[in-house]
Amino acid sequence: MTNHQPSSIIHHPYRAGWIHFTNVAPILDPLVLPPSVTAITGVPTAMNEALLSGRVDIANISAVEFIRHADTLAALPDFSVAVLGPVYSVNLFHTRPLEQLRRIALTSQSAMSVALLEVLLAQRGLTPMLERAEGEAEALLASGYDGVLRIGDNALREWYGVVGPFGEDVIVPEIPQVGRGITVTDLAEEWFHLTGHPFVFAVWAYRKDNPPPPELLLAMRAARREGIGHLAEVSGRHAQKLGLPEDVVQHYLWNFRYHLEEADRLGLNEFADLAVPEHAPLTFG
Ligand SMILES: C=C(O[C@@H]1C=C(C(=O)O)C=C[C@H]1O)C(=O)O
Repeated sequence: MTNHQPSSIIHHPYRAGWIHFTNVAPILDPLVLPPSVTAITGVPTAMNEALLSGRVDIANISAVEFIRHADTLAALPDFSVAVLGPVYSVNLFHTRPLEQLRRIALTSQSAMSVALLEVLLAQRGLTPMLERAEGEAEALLASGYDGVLRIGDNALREWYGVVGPFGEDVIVPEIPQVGRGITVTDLAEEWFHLTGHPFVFAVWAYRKDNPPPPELLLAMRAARREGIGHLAEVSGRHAQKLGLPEDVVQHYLWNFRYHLEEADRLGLNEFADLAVPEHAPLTFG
């Protein structure tokens, strides 16, 4: 009697790499991964590298890395971390006017904000020294830098530490940008003043030959509906973690554009042409 075993097909899980900053909480907190998908988390530069080296199959990466690798990467057509105007968490902290800055400390966690800063400085014809250095903005400013670029949750906290505290009535229409001798320049707001368009910080990118399973997309869309529909709860949870007032975190979160709409793509393409002039056409699919 022959004993033919059915050949077992091994399905490798589809691997996601999430940058799990507070700004993606409305999508990632409620996300229930389908059984075919696994996920790791890390800072932007780590997740950029994980996607490019093939350690993960999809990641919400810095948009500039997507632009630089537009020949091999595609992005989900309806997911973004974007803003029209200020973002509050991509900040240049400085102690002199922008035109007089000599040494700016850059965080190694971020590819996107460094590229944006370079574009904004070039537009003004400014050429300060840019150096990698980690640490809190105020400590770096005290140690000889006159500008410090910070992103993400730390930047949000430090921004509030410099300009806060203020109440809900101050959040709109006008937020102070100076406190304790430090000016905070919001790079997304600078982009808005330059172009009048949204700025896209992150897209969900994957290698063109390895698109995500449809069930992941459906789960992400369901999660986003859930998260945006319960923004007060998401904000409350993260306000506690961050040690910030709930109204500040809620304002921070509702301000994001998560759907990569036409206006966002316009801003993304405009940035692509400025930051990576020889880039391949951007693919969304
Ligand atoms: C606006 C932000 O967005 C993030 C900033 C990124 C970057 O600087 O490379 C990458 C992903 C985004 O989610 C932020 O974290 O402050």
